[in-house]
Amino acid sequence: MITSWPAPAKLNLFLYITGRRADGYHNLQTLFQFLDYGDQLQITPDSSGRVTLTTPVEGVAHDDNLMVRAALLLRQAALAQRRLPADAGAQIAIEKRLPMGGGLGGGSSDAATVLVALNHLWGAGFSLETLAELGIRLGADVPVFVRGFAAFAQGVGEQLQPADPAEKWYLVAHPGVSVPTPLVFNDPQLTRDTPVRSLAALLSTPFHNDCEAVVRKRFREVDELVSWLLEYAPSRLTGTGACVFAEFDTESAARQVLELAPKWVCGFVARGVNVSPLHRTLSGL
Ligand SMILES: C[C@](O)(CO)[C@H](O)COP(=O)(O)OP(=O)(O)OC[C@H]1O[C@@H](n2ccc(N)nc2=O)[C@H](O)[C@@H]1O
Ligand SMILES: Nc1ncnc2c1ncn2[C@@H]1O[C@H](COP(=O)(O)OP(=O)(O)OP(=O)(O)O)[C@@H](O)[C@H]1O
Repeated sequence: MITSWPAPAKLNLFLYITGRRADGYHNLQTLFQFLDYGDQLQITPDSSGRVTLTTPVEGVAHDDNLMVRAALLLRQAALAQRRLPADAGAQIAIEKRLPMGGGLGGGSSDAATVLVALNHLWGAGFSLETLAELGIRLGADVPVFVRGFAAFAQGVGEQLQPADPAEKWYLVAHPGVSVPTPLVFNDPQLTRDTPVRSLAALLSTPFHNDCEAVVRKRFREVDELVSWLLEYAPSRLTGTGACVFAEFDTESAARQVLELAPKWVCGFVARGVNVSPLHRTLSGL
């Protein structure tokens, strides 16, 4: 039985904010692609009737952890439909590689991996569509990780349309500061009136992230990192930051620039992939 499951990172190859809803959330048009790099989860089903995270994630209480919340949500939905015995439980351990609050979707990806893996291990039999509907309750980015295909997303990220962007190599760099997502979405200077465009129109326009200007203005470290990377390659913010990515045609070109990175920059090189490593694992079972 496979017990090790990938929870890949995502990049927002472009991100436009097209409006603000009555509930305060923002409507987006964004292009998601996965990276062949991320966290790794060990998931062992058992008959304890409990869900336990055996490797604490620093700064996140056990019961608040999105992995625990995802497992309990799935358990509750499956018990309600008599798809699981009452004593179904699981132990989860994580090897955390993705920086928290980095714009790489780590917490959402961890949650999605728990939903997909436990659905399989428990034999609950929910479709990916149903798991994505459960996942949106945990975070706007969970559905794209559950569905597992690179996607053009609209709404708050839940309306997904498969997409096939070029699978480039990326240098992903963290400037050592964390950028709280609500701070960006509450910034009065945030561009939130970009016109809604078709995917074809967006693909034929240079990619851009509407959050980048306010994040660069508020966080000097992000500003310096983008300026530095732009000397070598097209570079942008992912999500609401703090991570920035630069795109290359080859792995070696990306690695050469990483070697030149200033000491305060933490980075890695990874390939963009249009099928999630999680779903590759699942289809190989
Ligand atoms: C911007 C993206 O990174 C794009 O991938 C994500 O949609 C953000 O997803 P996330 O970090 O999981 O954020 P959430 O935990 O869902 O939301 C955090 C806060 O950001 C704001 N928020 C988030 C998403 C969105 N479409 N509009 C918003 O205004 C809301 O104030 C919300 O309370
Ligand atoms: N398993 C988890 N891993 C990381 N963060 C978690 C987890 N569970 C809960 N969280 C909480 O979620 C917050 C956001 O973490 P995450 O790494 O998903 O941010 P992000 O990469 O900025 O996501 P996004 O790109 O969706 O904005 C963390 O600061 C943390 O408090």
